[in-house]
Amino acid sequence: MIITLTANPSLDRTVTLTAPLVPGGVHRIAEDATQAGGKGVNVSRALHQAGEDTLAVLPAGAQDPFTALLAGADLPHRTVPVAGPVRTNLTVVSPPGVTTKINEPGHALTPAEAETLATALHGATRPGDFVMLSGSLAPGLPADWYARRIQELHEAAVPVGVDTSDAPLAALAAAWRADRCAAPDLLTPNAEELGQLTGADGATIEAAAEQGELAPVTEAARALHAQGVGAVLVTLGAAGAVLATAEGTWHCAAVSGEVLSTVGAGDSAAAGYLLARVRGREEPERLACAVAYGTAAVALPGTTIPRPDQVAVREDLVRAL
Ligand SMILES: O=P(O)(O)OC[C@@]1(O)O[C@H](CO)[C@@H](O)[C@@H]1O
Repeated sequence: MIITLTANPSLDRTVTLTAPLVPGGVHRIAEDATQAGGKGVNVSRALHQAGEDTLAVLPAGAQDPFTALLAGADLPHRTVPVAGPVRTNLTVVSPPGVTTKINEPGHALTPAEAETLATALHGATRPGDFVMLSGSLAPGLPADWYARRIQELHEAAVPVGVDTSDAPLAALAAAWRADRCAAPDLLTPNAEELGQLTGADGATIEAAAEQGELAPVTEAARALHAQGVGAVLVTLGAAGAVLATAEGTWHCAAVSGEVLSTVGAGDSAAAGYLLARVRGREEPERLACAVAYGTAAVALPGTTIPRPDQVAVREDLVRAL
């Protein structure tokens, strides 16, 4: 089973404006939708929709509107009761389809709530499971909270993937480089996060990849793999993704199409990778499945996560680097 941990879940509210967004202007809303989100929730949703065993673990109060929304979403989950409300993250869709994302920091967890969350995660995990730690950390959790989870989960022989950014990502890298935890078995950075991890300039890496110049991203991904990260899946938006593992390094191009919302595309790509992994597929197929899920996600509105029938896996677009 794949267990996801969303340390800082969110009500994802998507508002579509009647006219383009202008800073300082007054805007009218044409459409308004709210989904239960957060990166781990999104990953679990994709896996569950594909018929795989998954459990989303997250902090949320029993009376929280988030919990009611999640309960109606047909997604196996375990909530750890917390006193504070789940945050609301806003996506503003401005004609002709430009999305602006505004994320709240989230409500702080108390030390006791943080402890209960960690215990719930470990209690839900069995040998043979894979744990995906996804998204930002709620305030109150120390920046090295993910590093501590990896350490404990590895002691229980459970492999761990991580998708995060900024301070928790930096703290994780500092911890594995100082041998305070093992490196994760899977990392799924975008170009900016790859830059945060390697000291390279993420914008330069992304711009080069868009021009078909993959050497900078390949070099950075291989450097992380050389530091012990089992698989490094770098998502590059329209330029597809690069995967570096012990078996080799590959690029998979993305089929271009209509972009409705990029929200959840990275989570869908991570889910695509995990889906192919749990089904025993080889690394190049996992990469193709990741890109296919990411591509399908951007064609869907808001935080909508693709169903398998909306995903077209193109192994012919994978090439070894
Ligand atoms: O603030 P974080 O935890 O980094 O990201 C949260 C978030 O932007 O990630 C998902 C999309 O990837 C959304 O469901 C959610 O709003």
